[in-house]
Amino acid sequence: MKMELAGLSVAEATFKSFPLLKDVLIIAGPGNNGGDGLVAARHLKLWGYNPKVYYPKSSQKDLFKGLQTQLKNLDVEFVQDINGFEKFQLIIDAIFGFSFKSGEIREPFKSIIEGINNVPSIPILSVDIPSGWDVEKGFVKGGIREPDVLISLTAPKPVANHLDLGKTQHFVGGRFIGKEFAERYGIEIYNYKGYDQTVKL
Ligand SMILES: NC(=O)C1=CN([C@@H]2O[C@H](COP(=O)(O)OP(=O)(O)OC[C@H]3O[C@@H](n4cnc5c(N)ncnc54)[C@H](O)[C@@H]3O)[C@@H](O)[C@H]2O)[C@H](O)CC1
Ligand SMILES: [K+]
Repeated sequence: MKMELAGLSVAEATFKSFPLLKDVLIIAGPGNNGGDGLVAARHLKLWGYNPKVYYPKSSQKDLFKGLQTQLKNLDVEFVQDINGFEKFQLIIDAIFGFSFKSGEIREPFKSIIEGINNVPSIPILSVDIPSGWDVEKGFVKGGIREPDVLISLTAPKPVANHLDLGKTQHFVGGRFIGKEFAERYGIEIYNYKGYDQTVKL
């Protein structure tokens, strides 16, 4: 349920930020951050985008197999190799989230992030954490270049304090906690409007 709402909010932040950039590459990592990306790909397809998914370390858990089946049933293409990022208008970075351990990034993700960093003209929307950044300290060598948009899920993580807000638009999404829970854990209550799944901070 949480992943479904998180992925929906990723798709909504994409639509709000990039309504015209339809050729989207979603790069999904091995964990739940990747799962959020798979859910977002499904919504974007249904909303008229042309998403392609790169999912090199696909999970064999039932939940993730189901997400892949849904995408295949919607004719979303899974690319086996990224032969040049130039053909895409937008990259959704769903590689690593809050469980990333900084240090050496293992392949194939090390090369994927290098490849993204070599095409600075293509905008990036990062899911929850810019991939390869230290969750506390922010950018570290080997991490993805500063994204154009960050969508923080449930609440911004410490990494968000290191963004250059002159460059990066910041959204919060993942609207699934109640007021009481938020107060108990000191999570800010965001001013979601109506049925919106995201708020721009
Ligand atoms: N829990 C929640 O409330 C919600 C979480 N959501 C999303 O889930 C991610 C966190 O997901 P998790 O499965 O814990 O892990 P990650 O996706 O961050 O990735 C872990 C994955 O990466 C591998 N890994 C770690 N360090 C390295 C490294 N240095 N090199 C290579 N690979 C590495 C590790 O082995 C794992 O396989 C959270 O950020 C949200 O996006 C949803 O929002 C729903 C609610
Ligand atoms: K990410």
